[in-house]
Amino acid sequence: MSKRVVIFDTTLRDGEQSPGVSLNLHEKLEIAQQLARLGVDVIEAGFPIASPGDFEAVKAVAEQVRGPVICGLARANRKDIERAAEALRGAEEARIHTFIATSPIHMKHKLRMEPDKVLETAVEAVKLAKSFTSNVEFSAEDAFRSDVEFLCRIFSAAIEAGATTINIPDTVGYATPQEFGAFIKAIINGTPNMDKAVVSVHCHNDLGLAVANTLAALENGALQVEGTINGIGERAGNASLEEVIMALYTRKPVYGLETSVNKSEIYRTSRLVSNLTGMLVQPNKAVVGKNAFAHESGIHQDGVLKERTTYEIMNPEMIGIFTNNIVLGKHSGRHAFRERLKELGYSLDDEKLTKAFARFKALADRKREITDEDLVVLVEDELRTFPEAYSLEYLHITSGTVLVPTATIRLRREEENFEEASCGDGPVDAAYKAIEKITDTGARLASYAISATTAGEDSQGEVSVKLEREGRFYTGRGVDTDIIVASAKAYLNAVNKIVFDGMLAVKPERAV
Ligand SMILES: CC(=O)SCCNC(=O)CCNC(=O)[C@H](O)C(C)(C)COP(=O)(O)OP(=O)(O)OC[C@H]1O[C@@H](n2cnc3c(N)ncnc32)[C@H](O)[C@@H]1OP(=O)(O)O
Ligand SMILES: CC(C)C(=O)C(=O)O
Ligand SMILES: [Mg+2]
Repeated sequence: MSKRVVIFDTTLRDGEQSPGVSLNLHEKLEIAQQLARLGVDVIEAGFPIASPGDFEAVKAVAEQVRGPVICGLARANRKDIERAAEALRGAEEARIHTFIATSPIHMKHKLRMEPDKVLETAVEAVKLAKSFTSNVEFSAEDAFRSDVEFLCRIFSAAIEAGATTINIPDTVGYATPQEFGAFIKAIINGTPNMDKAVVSVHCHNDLGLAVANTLAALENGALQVEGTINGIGERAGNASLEEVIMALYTRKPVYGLETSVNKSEIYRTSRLVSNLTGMLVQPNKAVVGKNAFAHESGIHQDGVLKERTTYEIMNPEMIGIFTNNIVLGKHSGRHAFRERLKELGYSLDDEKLTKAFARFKALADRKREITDEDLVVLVEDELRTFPEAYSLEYLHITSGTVLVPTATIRLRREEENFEEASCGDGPVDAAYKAIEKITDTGARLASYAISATTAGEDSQGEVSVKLEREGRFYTGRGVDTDIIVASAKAYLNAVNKIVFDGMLAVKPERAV
């Protein structure tokens, strides 16, 4: 019988460490609920000591998400561990993940501790964590650049102290697959009581080898994989979970391992994480990229039309990417709409369906054909229960080669309309300045990215922005066939998050 690999998702912790990403409580909960539907075994929901916001988010995930084990990260010290335990109190099953660095470079320069002190600190931390929950993970940060003999000693002591999972990270993404496989084997063989714990790996992608290293570790005895959706994370990111999961499934005879992930939720999870973090997925990304199942050249198209498996090693439907066999457009009715959504995995109640259908019709008036991707964008927007303080009522732009770009914008908040006009360096800048005049967030536009959700000249533009206000980042996303409108919606989406955070409780004074 195949062994089962534990899937440990750290999108909400290491993934959130991606520069510029900051998820609020509501967004973390939404991702965590989706990860539960995906069927990951463990959700690392955050680092509770890091901030009151992270504490509250871990607490909310622990209290509200059922199915996976909920985990919180803690340095090897009393304060971190107690804070993690407090945040995790409401979980069905809680895991405390405590860590300390073990490489000479980290121990000497960062921790300024002798190895024996590091070992003693690790043991104390595991014991303390164990007093709160039976499920304790210990990680040796920068393990790959650590001495194997020292690692075996510290792991053995951590297991003795109660650790049930031993995590071996390649924190800086330095390993190569062959080396990493041999390294894992050496540690397992050199730690006498390792059979009492699950061996886990946590690989970073600095050399683009995180998934390859993870798979090499699994071939050598590891049985827990840590990674993130879309591979987001610190620097170049973490091992991409969807790639590991699909590699194990597609090449099962090679690995002989199973996961209990519900693969049909992979694509939806990827979209949600991309939308909420504002980190776009590169088109050629394996498994979930826009081009992962697209065929451009004639010989390939011919082959796929005759037999899909000539050029596809995975079935896109299995991971929730559906090919479009019913063409939806402005003449389609509710039945076809509902049916298509069902095929895409969405079942909306009547009220949400009515709203989504109205938006679909409005879009169909502007766009000849509505693709599955358009529908996913539309429905995800509808399912999101994020309260909208401001909504866009009206946008008028004048722009051109000889005109100063000018925007007039009208926003609605609590039954009142607010209108302003502004000039700018371009139409988007003008629109943003007009929105700022009304909302007065004082935020800085930290990043702006635009992409087309689908191919074709009537494709929808998808805009992601990041606003920075008092050191916090707020992501926003907007989709529309008009890219200036999409840009305004994205900006407003981020503004609404600032309002949701309680940062802008006061309404503007001058209504029209
Ligand atoms: C590999 C990883 O991904 S590890 C996780 C990284 N994630 C993060 O750091 C995000 C959240 N971090 C934070 O919010 C902050 O860094 C905090 C709240 C954790 C700590 O903030 P501060 O107390 O201001 O400390 P700061 O971050 O500047 O320095 C880290 C301190 O922790 C110590 N430390 C680092 N790792 C550990 C550890 N595993 N166990 C014990 N102490 C540690 C450092 O030596 C340093 O101690 P010093 O102040 O005595 O020199
Ligand atoms: C906290 C640990 C597991 C980590 O993220 C790393 O070493 O990369
Ligand atoms: Mg990491």
